[in-house]
Amino acid sequence: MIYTITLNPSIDYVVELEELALGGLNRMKRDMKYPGGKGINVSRILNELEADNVAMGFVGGFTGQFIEERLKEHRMESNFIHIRKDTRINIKLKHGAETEINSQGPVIEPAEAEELLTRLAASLRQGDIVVLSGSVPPSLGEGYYNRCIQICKEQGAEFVIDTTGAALLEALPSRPLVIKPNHHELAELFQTEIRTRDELISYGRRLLGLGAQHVLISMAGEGALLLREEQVYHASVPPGQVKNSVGAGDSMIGGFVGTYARTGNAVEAFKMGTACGSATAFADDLADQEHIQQLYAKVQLQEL
Ligand SMILES: Nc1ncnc2c1ncn2[C@@H]1O[C@H](COP(=O)(O)OP(=O)(O)OP(=O)(O)O)[C@@H](O)[C@H]1O
Ligand SMILES: O=P(O)(O)OC[C@@]1(O)O[C@H](CO)[C@@H](O)[C@@H]1O
Repeated sequence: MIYTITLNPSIDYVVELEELALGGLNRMKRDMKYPGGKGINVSRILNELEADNVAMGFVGGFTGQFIEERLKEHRMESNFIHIRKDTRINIKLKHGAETEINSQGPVIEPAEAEELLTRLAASLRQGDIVVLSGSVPPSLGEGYYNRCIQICKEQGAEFVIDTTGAALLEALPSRPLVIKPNHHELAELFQTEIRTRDELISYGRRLLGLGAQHVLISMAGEGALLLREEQVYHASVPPGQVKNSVGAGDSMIGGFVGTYARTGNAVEAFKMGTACGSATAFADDLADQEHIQQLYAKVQLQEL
């Protein structure tokens, strides 16, 4: 089974404006609400790929209820801890450019925090995969992901972590199945500037050396790189009109994990991850099965 953990889910409130007048009254051209948060997005893609999964994390209040209802409508399995405070609302403003305004998220009480760890430990079996994705609400403290990873190790489960900075570096010795920094995050991680593909590969290799089993480096419209052991692959993205890049990275992780869990083939998983990322970038909401399959046939892989 695949479990996704979203410590800080959100309603993504997508607002489209013709133009943004700061300090003035703006009227929306269109607005949409989606269940969001990185792990939930991964689960939604897994669902499109018909990969069994359970979405876990914290939800609360009317906003949390909205998320649970939407997931039920998509016939998705979830096992959320219900918290006293309201799940956050994140604003995704589209006015030519995409501007994101994310909330810090609600306070999670200590008993609620412990309950998730207990449920995770009780659910996991040898060979399961746990995807840890997104920001950690400040009240949980910095070590919370480490406690989740510890539980995965104790139960013999693989884990994937999609986070940045120190939290990512700390997780590497525990051998994550895959990590997916984008090219900017990779440069930040090593506090450097990366100018060429060779430099990307060289810094990506360092992450393998530090413990990651697979490293995906996503490069938006430039496609992505997969590094594992001695091999490096590039995937080119098919042409299309970009509508929404929010969740493209999560879609890539969903595609990779869902396919890897089914086939054990990292190269095929990489191809599917790239197709899912691009299919989301070319859609208003996250990708759907039909578009993922269409793009999968068009992704070109090259061993470097
Ligand atoms: N403009 C684009 N055109 C085609 N494919 C795209 C585009 N943007 C993203 N993708 C696809 O999605 C994958 C992940 O995108 P990206 O590198 O933007 O990840 P990310 O920064 O983690 O995304 P985000 O944080 O916006 O979800 C890319 O490798 C590519 O396959
Ligand atoms: O604030 P975080 O947890 O870092 O990111 C949350 C978020 O921006 O990530 C998803 C897209 O990747 C959105 O659904 C959601 O709003």
